[in-house]
Amino acid sequence: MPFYPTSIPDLYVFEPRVFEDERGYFFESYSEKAFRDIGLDITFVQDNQSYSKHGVIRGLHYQLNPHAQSKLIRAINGAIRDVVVDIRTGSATYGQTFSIDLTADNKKQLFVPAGFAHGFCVLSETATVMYKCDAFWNKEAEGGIRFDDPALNIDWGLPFDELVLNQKDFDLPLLADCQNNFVYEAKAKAVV
Ligand SMILES: Cc1cn([C@H]2C[C@H](O)[C@@H](COP(=O)(O)OP(=O)(O)O[C@H]3O[C@@H](C)C(=O)[C@@H](O)[C@H]3O)O2)c(=O)[nH]c1=O
Repeated sequence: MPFYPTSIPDLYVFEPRVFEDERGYFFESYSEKAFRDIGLDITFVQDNQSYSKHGVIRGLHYQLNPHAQSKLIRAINGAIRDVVVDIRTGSATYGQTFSIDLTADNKKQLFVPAGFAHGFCVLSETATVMYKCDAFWNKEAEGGIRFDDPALNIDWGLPFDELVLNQKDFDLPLLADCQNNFVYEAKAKAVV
């Protein structure tokens, strides 16, 4: 199962090998062995699924330690612009963002280690997103960063007037106003 490094250490794009035949296609959407093969010892404990309409942004969200989550994210219907921000204190790429379009067609997945804020925007009419997490949801540990933080300058892939957020996400602070909360260390190092 091919993992590709990104511009940010420990953040990987996963592109499964797809077997097509006259019936349709088959692919392994997750393999613990594939993670082990690149030296990542991750135990996923929670699977999430959300459905959203065009223009919806969910994010940017994180959980503070000891509840920080690594995530493996994919779209099983439609297309999303998936965005992460490195919030690992002391990281050489602290504050840097990485964006990728994950679609039901391209079947790409993003592996996001603990210590990142994560969000996505629905580019298609609707999208269903599935992601695995290696720590349980914990309401008290939740935090977030504003989608339009000028310091991040994120291109969500749609005109501003098409973006839809709930009040909770509109009220999130800028990265500079919450960074004192962050205490993260990479849980595992891959050897891709
Ligand atoms: C995230 C989460 C939410 N919930 C509940 C709380 C709330 O009543 C309802 C909707 O929650 P939210 O509004 O936080 O859902 P949402 O905005 O989709 O939150 C998610 O956004 C993406 C970008 C992530 O990366 C996730 O980690 C998560 O933060 O679901 C759970 O029961 N378990 C969970 O793991």
